[in-house]
Amino acid sequence: MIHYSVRPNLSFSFRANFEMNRRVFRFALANSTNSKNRKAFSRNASSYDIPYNKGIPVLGTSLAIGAAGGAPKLHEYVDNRHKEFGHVFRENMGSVSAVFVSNPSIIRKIFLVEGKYPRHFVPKAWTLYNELHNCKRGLFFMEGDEWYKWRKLMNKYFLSPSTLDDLKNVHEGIVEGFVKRWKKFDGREVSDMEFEFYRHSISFVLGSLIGDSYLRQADKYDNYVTELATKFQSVFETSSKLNILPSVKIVQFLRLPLWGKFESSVTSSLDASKKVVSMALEDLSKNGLLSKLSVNEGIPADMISALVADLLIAAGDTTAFTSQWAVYRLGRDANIQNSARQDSTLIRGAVRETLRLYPSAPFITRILPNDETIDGYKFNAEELVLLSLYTAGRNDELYPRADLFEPERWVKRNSGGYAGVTDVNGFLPFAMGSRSCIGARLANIQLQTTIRQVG
Ligand code: HEM
Repeated sequence: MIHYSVRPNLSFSFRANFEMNRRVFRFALANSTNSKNRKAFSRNASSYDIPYNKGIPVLGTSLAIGAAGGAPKLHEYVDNRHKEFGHVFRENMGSVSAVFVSNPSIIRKIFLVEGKYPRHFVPKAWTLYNELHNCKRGLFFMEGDEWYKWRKLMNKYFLSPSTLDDLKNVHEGIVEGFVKRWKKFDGREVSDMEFEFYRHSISFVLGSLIGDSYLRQADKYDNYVTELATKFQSVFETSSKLNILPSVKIVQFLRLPLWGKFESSVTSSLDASKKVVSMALEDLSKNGLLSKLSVNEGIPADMISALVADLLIAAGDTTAFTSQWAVYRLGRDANIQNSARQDSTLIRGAVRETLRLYPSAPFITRILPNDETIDGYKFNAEELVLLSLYTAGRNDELYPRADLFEPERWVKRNSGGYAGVTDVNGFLPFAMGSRSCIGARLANIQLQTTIRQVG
């Protein structure tokens, strides 16, 4: 048994990293909000004006957001606005206006009207980088037919339980390696837990891509995994600072150091991942996902490189932060930890509780193709909609005693539903529909296998 000696490298302000879509904002969850005073959901809907938090001319509410702690605290700021205005409100944040939604039924309905080619918000710094470097990127950055084509092809493997089952030994082996490394810390503080989990997440995806032969060559890839983790971290640090500025374009135009740092960190991340992909293509095993893409589907190497780079980037921080939170929460409560050790359904429950309370994507964005009226609220075509998963996850009406970490609430009742969840509709940590997370199954396998073995 390993004793969790958890002291996050950011003291108690543990971070979960996210963007307006996935990773623009870093946020501290130290003083998580309670869920009292939330507005009730039930309404006699016919047609409603969405409450509008207009703010002041030109700047909108950007000063208020800044005063509340800025982007790193946006989830808390928005949570408070939901308490004030209800579960749907529109806000003019200065450079962008958006509708925020925390009602689980409306959240689901938004996904149902997102169209064949769902569109999401891509942070400006990334689009600018891609334009300036004429850079081919992976799924997250694609749109329309191009996105649809590659996504459909990758779904076949990434979302197939039997394909992922074939990787069971690889997954177990990677987690064993991680635990062995972790054991060196037994009884001592883990000096940079975030980085350890980051490495683990990258290694997990790389192993899934390569298959069996990854385990035999883990040492060969070890330094590359460390290199990728370091570089990806630097990308997120610089991009999160850039993406909260009113104009990334001006920062780039003036060649300010922050842009230079971001640009060089993205370039070196993409170069490093290209290098790893070309090595991986030489080491393919039949059960690896890369062999399916390259051999079965005949995808050319440059496209594989673009797709894989973004898989690695997408996997790194999301799963790392979730693991960190899960281990921290389990480490805080010996009773929960002991129960989970004896009952694998509680491990799944612990993962769900972590994703509910600390969603690494606290907002999911959609840009709807058409005007829509949903539960009486009018949403405009082309307007940015932000689905507030953080707020939905902490609502007492959906999760009694929402602020408590209770893995057993996810135990299935014989009569249907879950023991401690009133409405599961708002639980969408990986989004929903055709543009939901392609790594969701892999992430769940990694999180559950890791927690089981670490505990
Ligand atoms: C706890 C872990 C994770 C969480 C919470 C998470 C969450 C999400 C969410 C919410 C989206 C949808 C974004 C949108 O609709 O705009 C997404 C997309 C995506 N995720 Fe994940 N993710 C996780 C792990 C992973 C992993 C392990 C991978 C890679 C193996 C991955 C790869 C991707 C990619 C490539 C997309 C873009 C898909 C597309 O646009 O079609 N994610 N993720």
